[in-house]
Order: sequence, then C-alpha cells, then structure tokens
Amino acid sequence: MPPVIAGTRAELAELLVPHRAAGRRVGLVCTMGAMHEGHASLMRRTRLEIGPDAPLVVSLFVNPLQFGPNEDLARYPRTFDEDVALCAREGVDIVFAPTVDEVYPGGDPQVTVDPGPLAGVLEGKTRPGHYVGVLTVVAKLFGLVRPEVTVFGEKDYQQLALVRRMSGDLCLGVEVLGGETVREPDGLALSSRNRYLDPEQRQQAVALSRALRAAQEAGPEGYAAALAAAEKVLADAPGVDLDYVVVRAVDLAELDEDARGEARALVAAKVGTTRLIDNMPVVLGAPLRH
Ligand SMILES: Nc1ncnc2c1ncn2[C@@H]1O[C@H](COP(=O)(O)OP(=O)(O)OP(=O)(O)O)[C@@H](O)[C@H]1O
Ligand SMILES: CC(C)(CO)[C@@H](O)C(=O)[O-]
Ligand code: BAL
Repeated sequence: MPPVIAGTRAELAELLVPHRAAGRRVGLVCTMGAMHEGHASLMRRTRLEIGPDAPLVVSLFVNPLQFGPNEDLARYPRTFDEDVALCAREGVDIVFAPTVDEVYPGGDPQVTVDPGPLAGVLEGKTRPGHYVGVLTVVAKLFGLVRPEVTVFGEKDYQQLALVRRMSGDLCLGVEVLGGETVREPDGLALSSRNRYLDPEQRQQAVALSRALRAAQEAGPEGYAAALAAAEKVLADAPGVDLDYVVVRAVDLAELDEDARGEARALVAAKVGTTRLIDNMPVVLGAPLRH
C-alpha cells in the first residue's frame, strides 16, 4: 500500500487521530528527501521499534532555516516521486511533505531552539546557524507528529547528539535512537549529496571512509596514533579539501593523549564543491590484560 501524503498540518493531524485513539505508538523518520538505502534503514529500524500496526511517519522537507547563504539550498536534489516509491516499499503509512509556508507561516520564526555549546564545534563551527535551523525544524516536526520514537542516522553524528540532547533537556518525551551508517561497498557513506559527485570525485570521496578506518585500525596504539593515521590518508588523498578530521569522546568532548576506550573519529571535507561528512567508532588504547 502506498503511503498517504499529507501536505498540511491539518491533514497530518487528521490522519493521526485514529492511531492515537487506538493508543498506537507513533514512529517518525525526518528527512530532506533524495532518499537512499540509509533513509530506508532508518524506516525499517523505526518499524521494528513501533511494531507492525503502528503508524510510521516520514517527513520530507528541505528546511531552508538550516542552510547558510552560500550553501546548496536551491540545488538540493528533489526527487519526490522516487522518495514516495521508496517509502511505499518500506511500508511507511504517512509521508508528511509540507511547503515552506506550511512550516514557517509568516516567514522565519521569531522563536528558535538554542542548540547550546555542542553546536559551536565541528559542523556547527563551519556552518554557523545550521543547528539552530535543524533543531528548530525537528522541534516543530516533533510538535506536529508527536512521535513516541524517532531514529536519526549516525552519519550525521553531531546532529543525532543534539537532537537527543534537545529531547532530554526540553523534556519533549521523544525516544531518539541512532541508526548505523549504510555504506557503498567501497566504504563511502550513502548521502543525498553523493549525486553531485562526478565519477572522478566519486573515487576520490572514498578517502574519507578510508581515513576513518585507518583511525580505527590504529586505535589500539592510542589517541595520537589514531588521529595521525587518519590525517595521513587525507594528506595523501587527491581532490580532497579537508575541513576537519578529529578523534573525540563519544559525546564529542575533546580528548587528551591518554584517552582510552570508546571514541569517535569524524571527518568533513569538500570533494570538488560537494561537502561530505562521515564518522566511525574507534576504540583507543590496547585492550587491558587480565
Ligand atoms: N548513509 C546513511 N546511513 C544511515 N542514515 C543516514 C545515511 N545518510 C543519511 N542518513 C540519515 O537520514 C536522515 C535524513 O538525512 P538527509 O535527508 O539529510 O540525508 P543525507 O543523505 O544525510 O543528505 P545530505 O547529503 O544532505 O547530508 C538523517 O537522520 C541522516 O543522518
Ligand atoms: C533532520 C533533518 C531532516 C532536519 O531538516 C535534516 O537535518 C536531515 O535530513 O538530516
Ligand atoms: N544531513 C544533514 C542535513 C544538512 O546537511 O543540511
């Protein structure tokens, strides 16, 4: 069965009434469309969480508030029919695809979400205002859909951390789960923006995941070795204009040289004009002997 498309808040609310009356758990996956297997995996994970009879809602909205003035809002890929077909294959019940006016009647909102200090680093440093835009629209989507559970991709690791933090700090009551990153066979993380890459850039882009794997492999030798291994791969990579490569704590705090245990390696770089991000778990320090 194809999903029902809701273009307005009123249509969405009406579609959810019978589910709420029946006490079903609502699941939400937030997207900007141009869907791929990464999005599909979040839908499947959400379905597992809510069960077969509960409503699975997917939002499809390219949110202008999270794009900077020199970013790719105008050319962001829009593939509505293919997206709906993917949602149908994944058993999505409702696709919420509002217009900009429907989400922001009267223009930009006066009240927005302050994402706090975690938004001042990494993606937030390079893209000022990005996480105000992301959290504001996610808060609105939470308010409109009122989901019990949502799954966000680990590919956007800082975004996942911030959405979790928002739900907790603002008592929104939404369980925020992380979905593993889906990759191409050569390691490149699936991303809607991969379609901007020409064949040569597509080859070059694999350096990001190779660098993260190098950090993983060097992890047992410690923090400095893990970081240096990733940096070396990227320094030798043609066509890759590095923004940052870091090894951080799982909560994205900075680490010192003696750090041990679970950490996260994260990278952002431009390949041609396309900005890509990726991250992987890293375990720092040799395993403790018993
Ligand atoms: N490869 C992936 N594996 C798992 N989840 C993903 C993957 N790529 C994106 N997601 C998740 O899908 C959700 C919607 O993301 P979005 O629509 O921006 O897709 P995207 O591919 O990340 O696009 P972009 O190229 O703009 O970053 C987010 O929670 C994001 O983390
Ligand atoms: C969460 C999100 C849909 C908000 O616009 C977007 O940032 C994305 O696609 O990751
Ligand atoms: N996937 C995160 C959305 C963005 O880059 O704007």
